[in-house]
Amino acid sequence: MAFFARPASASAAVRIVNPNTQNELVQPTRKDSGQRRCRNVMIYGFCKYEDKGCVYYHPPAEEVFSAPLRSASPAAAATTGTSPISAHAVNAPVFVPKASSLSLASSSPAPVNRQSLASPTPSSPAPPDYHQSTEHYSYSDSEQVADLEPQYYDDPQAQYTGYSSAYAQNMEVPFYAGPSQMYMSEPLDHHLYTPAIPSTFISSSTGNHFVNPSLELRQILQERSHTSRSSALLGLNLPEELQGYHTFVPIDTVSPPDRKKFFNLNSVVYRAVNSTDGIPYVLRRIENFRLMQQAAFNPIEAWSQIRHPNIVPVHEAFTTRAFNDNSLIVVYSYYANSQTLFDVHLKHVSPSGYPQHQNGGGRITLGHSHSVPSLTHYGQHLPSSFTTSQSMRQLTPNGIPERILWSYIVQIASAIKRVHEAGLAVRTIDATKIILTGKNRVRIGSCAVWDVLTYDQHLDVVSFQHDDLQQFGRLIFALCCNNPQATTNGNFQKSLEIISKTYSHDVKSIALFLISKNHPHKNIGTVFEMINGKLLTELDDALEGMDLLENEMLSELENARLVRLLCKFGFINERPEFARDSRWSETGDRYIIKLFRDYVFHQIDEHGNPVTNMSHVLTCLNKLDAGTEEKIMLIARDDQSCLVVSYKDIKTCVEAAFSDLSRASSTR
Ligand SMILES: Nc1ncnc2c1ncn2[C@@H]1O[C@H](COP(=O)(O)OP(=O)(O)OP(=O)(O)O)[C@@H](O)[C@H]1O
Repeated sequence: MAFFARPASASAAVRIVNPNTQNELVQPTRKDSGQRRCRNVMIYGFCKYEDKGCVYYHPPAEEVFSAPLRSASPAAAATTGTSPISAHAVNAPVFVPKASSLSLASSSPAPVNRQSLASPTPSSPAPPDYHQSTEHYSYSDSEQVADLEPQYYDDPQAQYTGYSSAYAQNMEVPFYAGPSQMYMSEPLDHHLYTPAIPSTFISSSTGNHFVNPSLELRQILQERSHTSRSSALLGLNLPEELQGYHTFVPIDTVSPPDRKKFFNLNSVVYRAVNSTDGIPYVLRRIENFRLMQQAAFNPIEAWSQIRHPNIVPVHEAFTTRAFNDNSLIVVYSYYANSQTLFDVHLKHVSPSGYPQHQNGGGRITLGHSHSVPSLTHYGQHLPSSFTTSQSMRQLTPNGIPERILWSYIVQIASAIKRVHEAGLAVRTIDATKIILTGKNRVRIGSCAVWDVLTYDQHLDVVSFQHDDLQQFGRLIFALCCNNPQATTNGNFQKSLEIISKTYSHDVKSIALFLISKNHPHKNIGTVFEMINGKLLTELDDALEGMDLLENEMLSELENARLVRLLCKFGFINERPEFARDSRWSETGDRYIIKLFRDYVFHQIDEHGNPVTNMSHVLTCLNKLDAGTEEKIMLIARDDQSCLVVSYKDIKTCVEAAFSDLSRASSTR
């Protein structure tokens, strides 16, 4: 038989004490035990070990009875508990408080009510049996209240640091349980509530290279979720259902003469939900393209095997006439609110104020059908000149910061390596086809389309792989010079100058190596030899980002189970059909649920005002969900009776009531 005692230090470790060990009953663990009032005296008015070695202070009887029974704060409450609780309390009948030595001593005339007295309990109680009785719970040898660690006498908030700062803050608010009662908060067991990782364990508590600070991160995720559920404008004449996909929404809204192009073919990108798994996907439609042979889909099979953190996964492809033409559709994973590198780094703002593609033959993108995060969301603190006119920006050193550039280089190189090793070529290393899906996280998209489109041309993969590296080099030039045409139109020399002046020698070397033609050792392996000095930085930042994300997850871990529990409460509490059910009356076994609801949600302060202490609610619900042995005293609304029950018992009642309801609803 064991029970949990308050941790001896600020750590979350819980010491398990065997209450049957006589020695431990009297072993002090703190130097000042002699000055500390014996807990038994406070609870029972006397200590049976007073003359048998108990080292705590045993005040004279008059002092005991004149001690205040409650204070205005939880801290005081911890030292002025008033009600007797026995280990067998749960089996005991309803307790009707009588004038006891403690209540006599109370300075307040108000009766005992709604007290939270969470006493450690040594036993696993038998099922509750609640009958009216006036029996007083006496202290027996087996109860071992004196087993409480000396630390138990302390302010419950003072030592335990296992709460997240938000909750800790909340718990400092003075909490009143009732006119003559105090709310005493038990420390949470670590398996009930997981504290946030202290910031000292994380090198950056304000976000890192890959992860936004907590607040921003939550907002970004909310926005993504919102975008994923947004619907299309009416009148777009989109198919209702196509090959198992429904709810089509165009991702970019473009004016008709400025149709989006997949290089030289008209292309539209939709989001649609798959009926099988309910997940949104991206469907890239190549308009007016007639596929002549089924074998053209062979590359899709090869691409669908490729899983890499920097490649947008390819799922399937099909042809359709649902858009009143012959269209090719390739399906990809969907990353809500992602933006192309072109949009983030190279798109220029025209004097009219509309964003304008530079290399798209004057096409104008009017906007997104979904909300697009501001650029700072992904950590791109762009130079102010980003909003200046195109002519002013020609070949000016407004490229991206070198740290971000290296991050892109490493990620894209890693993706290329994976594809080349699979015997394929990417063929879409282009700022308009690489999407930014998170803070400094890039993914190469639109893979496989070229392979399907040119299936019958039997082209040489090695030369395409060589092209990939050259495209990669051009992309680096474009990003450094903030100009998509940095390597064409006679801009090359000027661009090189800009890179030499603005970036490190390593950037210049890799850019020149990639863009070079006919280099004898030009392959992705050599690229990695050149950039291996940068890999560790990426790895460190990625791992740090993982720590941050895990930390974020921890703070949300309990949500689901609490919501489930609250739903159950909602189902079973105050049902009109239970009004005449004897099980819910004061003598019924379900009465406990009513009282518990009052205990959790309907506490009042000493002035009778409602107490809305969230941490009290969360603590209670977590303990209920875990079904701990810890006991609490539930007091009837008329203050005339109370029950001492464990969370385990309450959980049993809640489960039983809910399963009754579920059974009834399923047999209908
Ligand atoms: N897998 C994806 N998940 C979410 N959004 C995507 C995905 N792939 C592309 N997008 C978005 O779809 C939009 C259109 O993509 P597209 O590749 O057509 O870019 P583009 O800039 O219009 O290029 P182009 O000018 O060649 O048509 C872009 O805003 C892009 O962010």
